[in-house]
Amino acid sequence: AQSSISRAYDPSSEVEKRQIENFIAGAFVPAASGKRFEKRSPVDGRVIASIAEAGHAEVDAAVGAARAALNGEWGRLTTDQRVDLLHGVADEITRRFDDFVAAEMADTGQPRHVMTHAFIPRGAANFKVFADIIKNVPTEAFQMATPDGRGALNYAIRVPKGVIGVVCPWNAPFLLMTWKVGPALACGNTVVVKPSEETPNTAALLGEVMNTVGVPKGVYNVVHGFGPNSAGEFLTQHLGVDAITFTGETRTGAAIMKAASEGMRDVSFELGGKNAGLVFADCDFDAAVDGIFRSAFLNSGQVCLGTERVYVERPIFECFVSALKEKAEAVTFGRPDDPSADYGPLISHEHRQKVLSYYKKAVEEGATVVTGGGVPVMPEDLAEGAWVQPTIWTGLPETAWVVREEIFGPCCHIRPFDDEAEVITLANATEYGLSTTIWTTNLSRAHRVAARVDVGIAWVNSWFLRDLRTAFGGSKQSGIGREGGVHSLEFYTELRNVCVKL
Ligand SMILES: NC(=O)c1ccc[n+]([C@@H]2O[C@H](COP(=O)([O-])OP(=O)(O)OC[C@H]3O[C@@H](n4cnc5c(N)ncnc54)[C@H](O)[C@@H]3O)[C@@H](O)[C@H]2O)c1
Ligand SMILES: N/C(=C/C=C/C=O)C(=O)O
Repeated sequence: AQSSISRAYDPSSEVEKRQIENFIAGAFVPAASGKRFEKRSPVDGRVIASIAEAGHAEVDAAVGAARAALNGEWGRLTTDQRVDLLHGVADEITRRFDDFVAAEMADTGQPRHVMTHAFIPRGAANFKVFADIIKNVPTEAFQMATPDGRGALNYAIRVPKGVIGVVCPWNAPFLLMTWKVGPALACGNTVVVKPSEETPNTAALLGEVMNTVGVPKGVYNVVHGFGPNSAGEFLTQHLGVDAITFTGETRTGAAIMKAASEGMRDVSFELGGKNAGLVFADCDFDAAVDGIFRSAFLNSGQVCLGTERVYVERPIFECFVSALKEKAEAVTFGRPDDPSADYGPLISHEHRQKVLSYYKKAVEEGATVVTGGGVPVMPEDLAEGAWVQPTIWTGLPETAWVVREEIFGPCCHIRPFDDEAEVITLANATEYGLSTTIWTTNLSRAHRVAARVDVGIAWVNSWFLRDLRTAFGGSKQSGIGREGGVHSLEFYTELRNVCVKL
């Protein structure tokens, strides 16, 4: 039988729109103010959920519940006991995999294959990998000589940072939220999560999982709402929050950093990008076309690690543009659950307006529109969705808006280059530094170029291939800090050195 979640999002169902409440101290609670906001389906514009908008009272209660859990049962658990609970969370996410897929498809409108192959499996993985890391990573110790000859022993212990504020974006909601909550809880912290107003569902569903598994109440809390003058700002300004981890736009990061400076709270930021794809003439051509297609158009281009600037070595430029055009024009728009469809809408009409404004700007700046540039003709029942065409431009200078600004849609600009030094200069000419994808069969060149592109993550003959033990984060205006593997421990714990005179 369909679960309540998937029934709620089955377009044919008569189920009333879902009521989504805040999750505080293990209970689903509305806002005391009675304030609520609506979530519309990106696919057809239907109202599919009514969400409680947390005010100061709810944020205060959530931070208080997190503190109480730290000082209570959760804070007293051994590492092994915590690890067992987190593996239990991962197993319950896996057991309810279809519910998480249904919830995220409803929120984002993205096709089932994007959920089942790219995003939802990472939910369980993000808990498992950090549960195992915290259990197996040693800390340091030093023996030191002392004048009296008896020496001293120094050793480090890791202690949780405390209550962590987790502020999340809408593009891969469950993946990105659990990418923070997993290590935070593994390290013994408690969390208050503020999901994006566009994608509240999977964060609420994880609350059900926490209760089912028996994670102590108050360890995991969720407050819904917006940014400025709403739950996001109330959370980051709350001095009961010991550190803030944020994923979102660079300018939002700047606002949160200002809030974090009150009380000198640490921040971990994963921000915007304007990532370059570098395609050399000696690449595996078909693999490069597939790789750049995925990196430019997966999730309707709403991936921070995605490629919006493509540089192709001149000898293969024309045939590469043609091959990418062919793939972009072969997508089939439709509902997430429609097996004949493989392409979804943008997250909202507001975001579509932003993307279409860049489509218009590109033409004003003289771009050649190789394909796309507008809105696809959709059947009547989907006409109210936030659909846009995958778009490819050529012919613009590097100073053009669409070559410089993060658009966060299914679009990219392609230009030719003539040598390695030129393309590295082109790739680095941006204030961002998140990721790059390099396509070449020349091994020496692959290593040489990857080391010179100023980003946090460089993929060679691949894209979005993720080993969760590796350092993840952006350079320049794409982020502050690194998470992933042991690097997450540096943010989610404080290292305390103990020096013992022998
Ligand atoms: N570097 C990465 O790993 C990564 C991953 C995914 C997305 N992103 C970036 O996220 C952006 C898209 O996501 P988005 O549109 O949700 O970003 P956004 O910055 O608009 O919002 C992100 C979150 O911050 C909240 N928020 C907004 N203003 C706030 C404020 N003043 N105080 C506290 N919270 C506030 C929002 O409600 C939302 O929950 C893109 O720029 C993308 O590059 C980066
Ligand atoms: N932090 C990560 C980013 C994913 C971005 C997807 O849009 C990850 O893969 O861990």
